[in-house]
Amino acid sequence: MPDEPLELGEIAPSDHHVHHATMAEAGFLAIARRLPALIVQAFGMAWEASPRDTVTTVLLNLLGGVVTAFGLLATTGVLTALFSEGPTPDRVLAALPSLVLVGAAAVVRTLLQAGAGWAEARLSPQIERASEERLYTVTSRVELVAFDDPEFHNGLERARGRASGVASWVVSAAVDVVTSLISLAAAVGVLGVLHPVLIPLLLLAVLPDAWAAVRSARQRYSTVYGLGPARRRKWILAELLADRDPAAEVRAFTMRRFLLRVYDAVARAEQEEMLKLVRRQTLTRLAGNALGGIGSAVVYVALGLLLVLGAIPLAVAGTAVLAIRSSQSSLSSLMFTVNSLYEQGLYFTDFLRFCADAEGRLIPPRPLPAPEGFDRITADSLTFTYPGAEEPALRGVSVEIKRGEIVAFVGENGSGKTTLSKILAGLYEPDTGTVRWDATDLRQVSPEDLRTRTAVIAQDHTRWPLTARYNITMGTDKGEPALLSAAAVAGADKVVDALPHGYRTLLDRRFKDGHELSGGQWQRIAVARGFHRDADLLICDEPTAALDARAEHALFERIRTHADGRTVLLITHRLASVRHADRIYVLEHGEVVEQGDHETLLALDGLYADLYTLQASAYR
Ligand SMILES: Nc1ncnc2c1ncn2[C@@H]1O[C@H](COP(=O)(O)OP(=O)(O)OP(=O)(O)O)[C@@H](O)[C@H]1O
Repeated sequence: MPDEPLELGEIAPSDHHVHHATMAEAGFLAIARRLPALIVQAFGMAWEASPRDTVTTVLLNLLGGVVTAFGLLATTGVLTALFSEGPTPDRVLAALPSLVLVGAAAVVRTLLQAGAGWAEARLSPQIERASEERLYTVTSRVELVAFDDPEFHNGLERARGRASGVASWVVSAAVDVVTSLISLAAAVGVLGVLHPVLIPLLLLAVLPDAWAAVRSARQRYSTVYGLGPARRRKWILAELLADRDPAAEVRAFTMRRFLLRVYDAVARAEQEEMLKLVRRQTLTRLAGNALGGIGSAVVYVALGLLLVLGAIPLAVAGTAVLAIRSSQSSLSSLMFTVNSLYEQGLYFTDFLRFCADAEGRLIPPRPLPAPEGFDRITADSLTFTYPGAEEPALRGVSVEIKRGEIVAFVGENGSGKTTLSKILAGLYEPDTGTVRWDATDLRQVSPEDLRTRTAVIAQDHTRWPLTARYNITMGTDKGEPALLSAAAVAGADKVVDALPHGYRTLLDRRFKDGHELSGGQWQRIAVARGFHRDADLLICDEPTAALDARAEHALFERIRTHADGRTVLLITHRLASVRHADRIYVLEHGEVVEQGDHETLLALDGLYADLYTLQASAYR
């Protein structure tokens, strides 16, 4: 059966796409204006990574330029001696000192270039490390709510995708731009010294090349710009074909052939565009070279005329030819690197902007230390709206938790239970309203400090690619008894016993000797983690969703016996398990609609009674 035509559809423009658009539209002046700031930022970053290698790179490149100019001027001496009157051996002898200088300049320049290259190559990994460190230090410290803000996410994805590569790339492009400028300045300076009229002649010789370089770079940008969505689609498909998570579904739905077809169609479209680009670029280069040839011919004719008119001696004309050639190559590489620097600079600016934005989202220092413990936690009139959300998740919620109590939050999906518990754990700040531990308003307390006093068994817990031990202790060392007792409470001890290396088993199949757990086994580990923390307030958000009946029963029994004296905040849909809670808050659409113990709420005959009766009837 013939394959149906594929519907590839369109996808939203990526930042890649947007930057190429900016690049394709940017005029040369816009680029030139942006360049100094970019170079300064790039060197700032390099300086942070390694002042020594930065200074070495810049200094050696500068010296290289000076030596180049010196070598060119010494060439005049050689040519003057060679073109003077007299027998050839005498002329060669007379040229020798200048020749030695030219040779020495060439050797020194090579050494300087090698030194500069070495320093620059050393800079690269240091900048990569520094920029990654900067990014991840700041992202791990921003307020949690930032991760619910789509703006922050977009910025983070952009910065993350290119954080390490782009900074070192921009620095190396900036170094190249500066180096080409120095070489160009050296050649122009030499020409000015030889005869001022040679400078406009130089322009004639180098402009066609410069035009071709800029045009061919633009052609590349506009092609890649057009290919943005296709490339993104290809990357996504590549992920689906080669990643672990979708691997099972790709096979279960026998999607391999279909995905490969889509991949191939996108890749072919891309290949065709790239081939067209190669043709256009070749034509442009050809035109540039032809025009450059004409320009050079005009220059040589002009030099000939200057010679005939006696305006410059033959030796000067010879040096001028060399200087013009050297300027041509410096200018071509300058044009190329300026274009790339500008484009990469857009990504680099994204990175810097994101870091600045994230630094603005850090929580400013707070005056008070977290209270040692509490007799009563009171939350009063809390409201909270997620960034970008239209509806508030909490509207005027007040709750109270006393030390040693078990308090339960119940309610239908999306009623605000998790949000409320995260505010109580100091993970989110309420928009209005207060949370107090006894008399201490938590807005006065460092959230990081507060978090050490709370433990959260999260609904969407993380499966850390670490050993079983670290998955429970999270790097805190409280000794073996604490580890074993936390594991026992959660039933994680049985999970670990079955692992080949016990607590030392790595829980990630992607690595050698790594082991995978089932959903329920992971949940036991997550519960053990919460108990191991031994905090004043233990928040259990759906701790049993993936547990089997026996493990669930054991855990709730443990919680019912007040979890060894802890204060427990329990969020669950299993209403049979909250019957023994000291107080139950029933949430609906971000509001507390009922509160009291199980008996009181049943007597109310409201939402709780409804939900409870519904669940209980399933077991009759
Ligand atoms: N990160 C988020 N960004 C934006 N809105 C969110 C986010 N998390 C939750 N919400 C919204 O806030 C509301 C309350 O969600 P919350 O997770 O607190 O509910 P819940 O009662 O815990 O639900 P469930 O029983 O399904 O776990 C919901 O309308 C949800 O869509």
